[in-house]
Amino acid sequence: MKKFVLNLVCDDSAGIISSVTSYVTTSGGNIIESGQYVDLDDKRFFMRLCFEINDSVTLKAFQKDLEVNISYPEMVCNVYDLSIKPRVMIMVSQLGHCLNDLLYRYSIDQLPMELVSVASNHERYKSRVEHEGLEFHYLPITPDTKPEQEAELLKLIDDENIDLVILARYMQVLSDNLCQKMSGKIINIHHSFLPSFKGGRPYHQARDKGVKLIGATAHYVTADLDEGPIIEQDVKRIDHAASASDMVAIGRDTESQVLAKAVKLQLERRILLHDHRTVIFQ
Ligand SMILES: Nc1nc2c(c(=O)[nH]1)N[C@@H](CN(C=O)c1ccc(C(=O)N[C@@H](CCC(=O)O)C(=O)O)cc1)CN2
Repeated sequence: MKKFVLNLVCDDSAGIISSVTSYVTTSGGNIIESGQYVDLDDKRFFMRLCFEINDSVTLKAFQKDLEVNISYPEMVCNVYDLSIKPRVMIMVSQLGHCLNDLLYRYSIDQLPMELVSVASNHERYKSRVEHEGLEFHYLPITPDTKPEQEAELLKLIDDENIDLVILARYMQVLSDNLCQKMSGKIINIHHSFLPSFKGGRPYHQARDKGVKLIGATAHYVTADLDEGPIIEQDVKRIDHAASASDMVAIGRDTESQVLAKAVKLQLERRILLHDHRTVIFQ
């Protein structure tokens, strides 16, 4: 047996849950987890079903049959085979705590993904990454070479058939072109409790404002810096004595944990998009 996940979004109406679950059951599926939500403001319906199904059923065949049998107004429906692990590229700049955390979680099979490579605009983590038996791509960048660097990055993403890019403190703003090409496929960790303190040096901004809570936010990357749909957040309490450097130290674990949680939710197909927001079935 293998596990499929069906994610469905459509205009709400009565009977969707019973007809979709009946369809899955009559197709040989055994539903092992289900989540539903209706947004009462815009009457949009959200559903995630995880079900076991016989190995003989191919994802392609199931999707094809579903398209014929399940149709609702303004419907977006995706089915995933959880035995097919998404191919992942991690990107990093100078700070390696999130990269290190992801490499460890991957090494103990906590993240159901195929980690293909790590790319960076610095060589600092080359030996660390290659020691893990992974490809390391050094992609130096300056304001003048950004288009060429991004073209090389996109070629790597295509050549390696990357399904998900994780920005694990990669400190370069990605172009609109790259963000559009990889829409919904790039997750970033921002070292603040968004929407506060967007952009560079958020801990210095927090220090200047004298806030008592600092945090981290994992979000999908869009062309608008630090504006993408939020996936996961967490905060830590600080006091007047905390310097920006203290906050950097306090924030490391929060950033790593928030990013790992967001990546796991993505890999388990627990995130559905609702315009610029997310619906998450945990
Ligand atoms: N299109 C997007 N690209 C990136 C996003 C995003 O939300 N949309 N998030 C960033 C990460 N990030 C904050 O989380 C961030 C990264 C970089 C900067 C920045 O101002 N970078 C400067 C260069 C800095 C340097 O060279 O050290 C720049 O790119 O000009 C702000 C926020 C990742 N990319």
